[in-house]
Amino acid sequence: MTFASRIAITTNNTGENVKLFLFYIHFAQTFQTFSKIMRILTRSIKVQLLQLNSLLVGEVRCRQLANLAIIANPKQQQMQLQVQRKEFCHCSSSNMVKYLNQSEAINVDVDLFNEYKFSVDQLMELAGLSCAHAISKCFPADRFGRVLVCCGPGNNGGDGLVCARHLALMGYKPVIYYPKPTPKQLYENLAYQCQRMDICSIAECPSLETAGDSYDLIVDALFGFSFKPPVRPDFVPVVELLQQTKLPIASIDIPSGWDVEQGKLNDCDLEPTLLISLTAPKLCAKHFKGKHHYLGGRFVPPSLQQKYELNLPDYPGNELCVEL
Ligand SMILES: NC(=O)C1=CN([C@@H]2O[C@H](COP(=O)(O)OP(=O)(O)OC[C@H]3O[C@@H](n4cnc5c(N)ncnc54)[C@H](OP(=O)(O)O)[C@@H]3O)[C@@H](O)[C@H]2O)[C@@H](O)CC1
Ligand SMILES: [K+]
Repeated sequence: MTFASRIAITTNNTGENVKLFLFYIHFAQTFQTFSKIMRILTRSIKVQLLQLNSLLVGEVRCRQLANLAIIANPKQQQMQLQVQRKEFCHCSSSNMVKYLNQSEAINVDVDLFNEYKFSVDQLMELAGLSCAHAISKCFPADRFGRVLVCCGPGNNGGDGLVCARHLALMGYKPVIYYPKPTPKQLYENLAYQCQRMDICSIAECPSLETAGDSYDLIVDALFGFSFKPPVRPDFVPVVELLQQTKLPIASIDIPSGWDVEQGKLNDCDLEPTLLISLTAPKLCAKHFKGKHHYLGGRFVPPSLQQKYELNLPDYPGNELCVEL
């Protein structure tokens, strides 16, 4: 089957509904397939497509000027779409979203707790749940069912425990490695909940070989935005596992071991396949080169978003995460 198309999308203003015109020269796929592709490409904006013979007309809500052109053929289809999606996101949502430095991330956190009276449990549950959702979008349970969830001693580790519980509810078989359990009620409760759901916990960090044989995916919930390098001795084995493994890694908020602002500190530092930024991406996420970057933690009140000019992208519908 031939697949050759040329599509041009132009939107012309900031904030209003505008017309979207898609022209295609030759398109041998079905209209349904084409619509599906366009929905994937434009998932950060609201778009409805109609077919008018060889002209597609859509109504789009977009917050800023965006241009997109695609030329695809059957062999390059996947690659082209991926590239184009990133470019499109670049000129729409991720261009606008603010990347926080470490002190801004900490201040947003403090405001959520002190000004807005959220409890840690509330936000951690939503954060961990959004991570499980992002993981299920990128790594389906039927192919990535065996998940090693590595949890650190702070709130990032707490997100990991919540995420493990929700992954189990979604049909995954998570196993927790939690080398330094935090002696606080919140963490003890989270660990207990996992135990009561028959989620196994391992005491020893698996070797590279054992991990490769036993798991399909690793969730990195070791350190978040309060990490201060270098990694202390207790966590060196697990950080080395993450650096050396060939398994895909889903990092929660920050790839563990990275500087929160500078990104990778050493060439050997881990390269996650999926990064789930929580609340708003941190500066290190600008250096993320993996396949999927999601934003989760859909709990930031609009007034707080405005205070820090977060410029968060719209979450689609009732989704808990959005791809950046
Ligand atoms: N509002 C939000 O956005 C929300 C944020 N949430 C989540 O919270 C995360 C931030 O959590 P956090 O502040 O508890 O710190 P985090 O980064 O997990 O680690 C600190 C721990 O690691 C330790 N540690 C530090 N450096 C180390 C080293 N070199 N080597 C070894 N250990 C080291 C440090 O030890 P300490 O220095 O205190 O002895 C402490 O125990 C954030 O990224 C997000 O995931 C959500 O849950 C809810 C909403
Ligand atoms: K992490």
